[in-house]
Amino acid sequence: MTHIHLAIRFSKTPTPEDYITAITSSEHPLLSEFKGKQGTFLSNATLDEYVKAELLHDDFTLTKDSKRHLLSLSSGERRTLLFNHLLKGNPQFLVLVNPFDSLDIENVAKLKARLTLLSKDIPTIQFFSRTDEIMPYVTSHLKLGEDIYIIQPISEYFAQEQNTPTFGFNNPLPKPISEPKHTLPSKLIDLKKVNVSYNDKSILNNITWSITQGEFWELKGANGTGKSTLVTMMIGDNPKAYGQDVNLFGKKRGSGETVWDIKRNIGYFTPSMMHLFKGQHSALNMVISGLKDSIGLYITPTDLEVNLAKQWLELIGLNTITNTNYYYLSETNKRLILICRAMIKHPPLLILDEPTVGLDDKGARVFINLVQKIAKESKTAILYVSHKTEQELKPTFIFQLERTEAGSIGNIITPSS
Ligand SMILES: Nc1ncnc2c1ncn2[C@@H]1O[C@H](COP(=O)(O)OP(=O)(O)OP(=O)(O)O)[C@@H](O)[C@H]1O
Repeated sequence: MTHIHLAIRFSKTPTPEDYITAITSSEHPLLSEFKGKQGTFLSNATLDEYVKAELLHDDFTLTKDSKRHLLSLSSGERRTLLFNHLLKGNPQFLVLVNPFDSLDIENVAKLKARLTLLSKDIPTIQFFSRTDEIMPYVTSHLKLGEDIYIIQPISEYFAQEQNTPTFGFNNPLPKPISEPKHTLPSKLIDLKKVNVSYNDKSILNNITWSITQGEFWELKGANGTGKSTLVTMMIGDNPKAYGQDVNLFGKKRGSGETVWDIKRNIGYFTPSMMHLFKGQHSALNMVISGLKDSIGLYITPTDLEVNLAKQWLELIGLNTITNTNYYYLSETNKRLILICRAMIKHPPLLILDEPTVGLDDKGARVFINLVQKIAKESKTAILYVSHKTEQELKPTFIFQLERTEAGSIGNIITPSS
């Protein structure tokens, strides 16, 4: 029997759960395979529940065989354990919510192979943000129109998507209020023969890497090769940097500098920090707060600061919503604003950690275009960390972590443009 396999664009409202409730009670003939059936969710939310159960109730359902805590495992390992566990329950259909987020190429390939096999046995519903992640076996696209479901062949959906225009950035990048004082050395980050191990297991092996002012780097590597470990060393958050040849912005780590001495040189964005910004702040104030290094704005800004923030909002096409509450903006607009917030001071270094995870195609394209513009028009060095190959991203150098028995080694690649 051939099953129906649906793709649905991921959204926060209606949530995947809302969709599933509606689909399993729908009378639509194309959805009859789901009627009254029980599905199971492969999603980050499900994984979070198991992490919570481990931390709060010592419930080691997923990790009882691996003898390690879920949080100490790489994203790939966690996802595999969850998948194996869910399948033991013989679900009647499978719900996949952005199943490839944060997985490296090898783990994506493994999961795709398993899903393809499984699709022969049970129907699936895949919630996706990126069109190129829709599984080839998917037959139909479903979206919510006004009070009705619109189900179309997936080929029709792909054809529509190809014709979606992308927002372009026409204005030049706003300049900083004052030119940055160049008391910094040309090598902002300078690591020599850095080694890190956890519980006697070597993670980083003799890493030598420097990031010079204005350079554009991408940091790549499979799950668990030590990308986050390296980034936390650079932002002053990893005590493993002490006693090693780690120089950050001209100061050897452990020479009496504070974490703030390091952080004030860095603009940082990763999607997981978005939960920090829950207060009632306008879009404009969010951007201005980047000048004050605060979350939200608590002191009256000068006219110069307000004007500068408006220029940034104009750049990203949001000058009409300066007073709108940041909290209610779309995911893409929130991220663009956080980049403006990080960049308004033109920091020496901008670190973007998996920044497009959770964005849809259009949002990711706009985001990458903005990163490219910053690389071209500012003196800020960029470090972009990601698994996902973004076609439009054109770093000057790639630092590739390669796993070996003795920990990951680093190779520098210069992509041919
Ligand atoms: N505090 C810690 N204690 C024990 N092990 C750790 C700790 N932090 C990281 N590790 C281990 O170090 C290895 C590298 O982890 P890290 O998070 O740096 O990798 P990554 O390349 O960022 O992985 P991913 O792509 O999955 O996010 C992993 O095997 C991880 O389990």
